[in-house]
Amino acid sequence: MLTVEGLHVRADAVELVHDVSFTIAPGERVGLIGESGSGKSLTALSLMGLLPEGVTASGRARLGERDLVGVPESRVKDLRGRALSMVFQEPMTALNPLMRVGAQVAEVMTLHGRPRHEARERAVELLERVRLPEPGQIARAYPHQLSGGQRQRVMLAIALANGPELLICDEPTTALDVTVQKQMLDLIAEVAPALLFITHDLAVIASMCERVLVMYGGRVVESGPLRDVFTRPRHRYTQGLLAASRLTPRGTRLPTIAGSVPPAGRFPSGCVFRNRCPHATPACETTPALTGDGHAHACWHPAD
Ligand SMILES: Nc1ncnc2c1ncn2[C@@H]1O[C@H](COP(=O)(O)OP(=O)(O)OP(=O)(O)O)[C@@H](O)[C@H]1O
Repeated sequence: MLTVEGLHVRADAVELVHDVSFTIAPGERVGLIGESGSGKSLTALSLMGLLPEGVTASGRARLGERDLVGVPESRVKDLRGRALSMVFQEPMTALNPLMRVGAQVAEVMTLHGRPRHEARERAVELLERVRLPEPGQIARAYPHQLSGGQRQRVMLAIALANGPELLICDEPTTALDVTVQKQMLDLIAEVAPALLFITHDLAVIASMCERVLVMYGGRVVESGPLRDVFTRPRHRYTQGLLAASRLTPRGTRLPTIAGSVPPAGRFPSGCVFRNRCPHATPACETTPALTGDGHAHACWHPAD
């Protein structure tokens, strides 16, 4: 559905993204991972036609039959927020602080031609779909009256408003606390028609995506099904990333158990890696992820 071929992004003479190619099939969830500055956001922004001033993209990117790169702004604008939409890391900067959230959800629909009264009704339905309590009341609130997690749900409602074919999420849960993160990730996984998910966090990729692209220095250095990349990383950068991921986001080093599954009960319930470890056994209900060396286990516990 999305085909990216030989995408380059430049700022003046400096090439920031080099020759990036990948595809996303309908319904597929693809993770884009890499260290800070590796070019993940610029790759996503070039698909959205939202590159900062002075930064340009070349190459080919198509959503179905529609070109996304090297086409007039009016054409990309028509696709943006409709066929293709994006959720950013910090909802407070993306939302208008002076406008009620229901009106902001409705606006993205009226911009694409839906009558105002219909858009207002649909906005409340969307707020309900992203599981905001009392959606009618939330629709009348201003962004500062909501929590960070609620604001991010509003952003998701905006992204879903026109029934996109592809949702791009750039670190959508980084600013949220760990429990809220898990709920948000579950929601995104449930509602995304197809997903390009950008994060630094391998554990999040493992819980969300079927395929992963690893970026380093502006290039995709490795890609493949999640299990292959996680169990047999080929690039040294990916190997390092996987080794580093033994630290949980909370900074606790979890037990490393060479060549075996962890004893039952060692890992708390609610583990996001459930059923993903190739060593899974019935005794290992909350299965940890397999890290780079093929033996050690690491785990991320959103609830503990
Ligand atoms: N407007 C700009 N002008 C010049 N260089 C830029 C601009 N925006 C980003 N860059 C550079 O492009 C490179 C890739 O940036 P990008 O934001 O895509 O990285 P990233 O992988 O998304 O990082 P992070 O995870 O920190 O968001 C970086 O070296 C960055 O400094």
